[in-house]
Amino acid sequence: MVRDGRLLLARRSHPAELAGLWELPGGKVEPGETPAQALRRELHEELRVQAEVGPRIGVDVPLPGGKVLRAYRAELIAGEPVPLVHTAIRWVDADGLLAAELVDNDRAWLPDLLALLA
Ligand SMILES: Nc1nc2c([nH]c(=O)n2[C@H]2C[C@H](O)[C@@H](COP(=O)(O)OP(=O)(O)OP(=O)(O)O)O2)c(=O)[nH]1
Repeated sequence: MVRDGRLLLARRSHPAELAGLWELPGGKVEPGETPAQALRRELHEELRVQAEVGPRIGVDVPLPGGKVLRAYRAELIAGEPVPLVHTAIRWVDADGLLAAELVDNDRAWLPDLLALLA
């Protein structure tokens, strides 16, 4: 999710091997939802914000078990994010993103995320 040329990163609280690493807020698509609906719901559940979901970003990242991770550009429309399920959030510019310790699965998106912030 972006606002004013910055990207929101959220720090995972669990599981132990990912705790402390940074990810893009989001979550799983539930039955009957489109990916955009799921992302809007997750951003509200996790951060209490309203967001507008735009185009896909980057490649699909396959996860063990057959699911795939897919990223979308979302724009913060209303609300000030509060980390309800993460241990912290922060807005980063390109330098901040490059310096962040991301979860491994998100690293493939780095060039695409940097392009968003350029
Ligand atoms: N939301 C999100 N999940 C990611 C990212 N990168 C990444 O590997 N994942 C993984 C972690 C989870 O296995 C899966 C979806 O995460 P989630 O937030 O819906 O679920 P979770 O694992 O935190 O919680 P649970 O309901 O499975 O216990 O994708 C990312 O950038 N954002």
